[in-house]
Amino acid sequence: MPDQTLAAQDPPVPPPPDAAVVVEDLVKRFGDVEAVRGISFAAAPGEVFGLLGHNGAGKTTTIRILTGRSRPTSGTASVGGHDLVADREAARAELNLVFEDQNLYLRLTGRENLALFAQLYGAPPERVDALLRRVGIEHAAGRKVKTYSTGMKQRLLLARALVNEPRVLFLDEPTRGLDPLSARTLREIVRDLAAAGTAVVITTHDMTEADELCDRVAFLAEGRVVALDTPRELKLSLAARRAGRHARVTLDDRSEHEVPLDDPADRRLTEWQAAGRVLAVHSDEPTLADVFVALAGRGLDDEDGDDGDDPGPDAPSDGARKWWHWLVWPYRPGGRR
Ligand SMILES: Nc1ncnc2c1ncn2[C@@H]1O[C@H](COP(=O)(O)OP(=O)(O)OP(=O)(O)O)[C@@H](O)[C@H]1O
Repeated sequence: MPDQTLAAQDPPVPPPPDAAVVVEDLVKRFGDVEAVRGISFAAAPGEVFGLLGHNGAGKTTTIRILTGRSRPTSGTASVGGHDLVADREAARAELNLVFEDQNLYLRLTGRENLALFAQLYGAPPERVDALLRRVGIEHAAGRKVKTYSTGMKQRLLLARALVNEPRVLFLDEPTRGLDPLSARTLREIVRDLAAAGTAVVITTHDMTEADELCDRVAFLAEGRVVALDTPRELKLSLAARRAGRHARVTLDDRSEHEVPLDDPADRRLTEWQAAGRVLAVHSDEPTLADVFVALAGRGLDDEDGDDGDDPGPDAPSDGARKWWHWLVWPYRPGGRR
């Protein structure tokens, strides 16, 4: 169990009135399995919000509830101000999603696929070509989807999810299986959508992607939010708790030196700077993957957790214990980077 003396924290900040997504004390049980154990967070319009965690952490269950595909056991969730249980159809009109299990009509063209969905949503037909342009596949609009690459299909799915101009877009592993260039293009489209005011909630296993794309991330472990903040703040919080921080300094003679950052008596960096000798300084700032390991006790690549016990959120590793609870924070206003 968590050390409750460390769990003392300020009360959660209430979500802002204009929040695009609000989740409060959400619980989902499947028989004996408690997939989601009382999570809370809010996402603002124009924010890219990441849900991160190991397989089985509860991400998909949360997103299924938030997209009206599953009912919570208890707690509340709303999208665009509409409760997903009491006001499900109104909530669903405000959202759309790109999920792994979604299919396209392979024998139809890209344009025909979109036109079908536009019709379903009652969207004006001219939106179809606008969306094809927006995701950059207008050149292939007249081709059958079965001739599309994985990246093109993913862009078409994204276009399809935009036919109802959703206020909130849910993306499950949006760049899985894409080459680096396609992944980058997709991330750019997502950022543009957010810049135009759409709230985007993504799940990903890719910590570099989460760092690059998300304004804030929530780490889920065993159905609980164990940390929630901007990637930058999460990394800096871990850095501040690490002993033996140092910078690697490269000088004009190509020599490299490790300079401790916690030792005021070490004046070398200042002296090298004064002498104009510094070519480069690299810090050892932790990555988001480091944060994940510190929180979960193991990395994402180590799915079977065979590097030792997986302590999970109830029993953070000793290294993580000092700061683990410190980061648990359901909502942080003005958290944008
Ligand atoms: N329909 C279901 N019936 C029983 N248990 C379920 C069901 N759906 C999910 N679970 C369980 O709930 C827990 C959370 O699953 P969930 O799919 O939400 O995790 P996840 O974080 O999305 O994992 P992944 O990264 O593998 O998609 C798991 O233990 C899973 O086995």
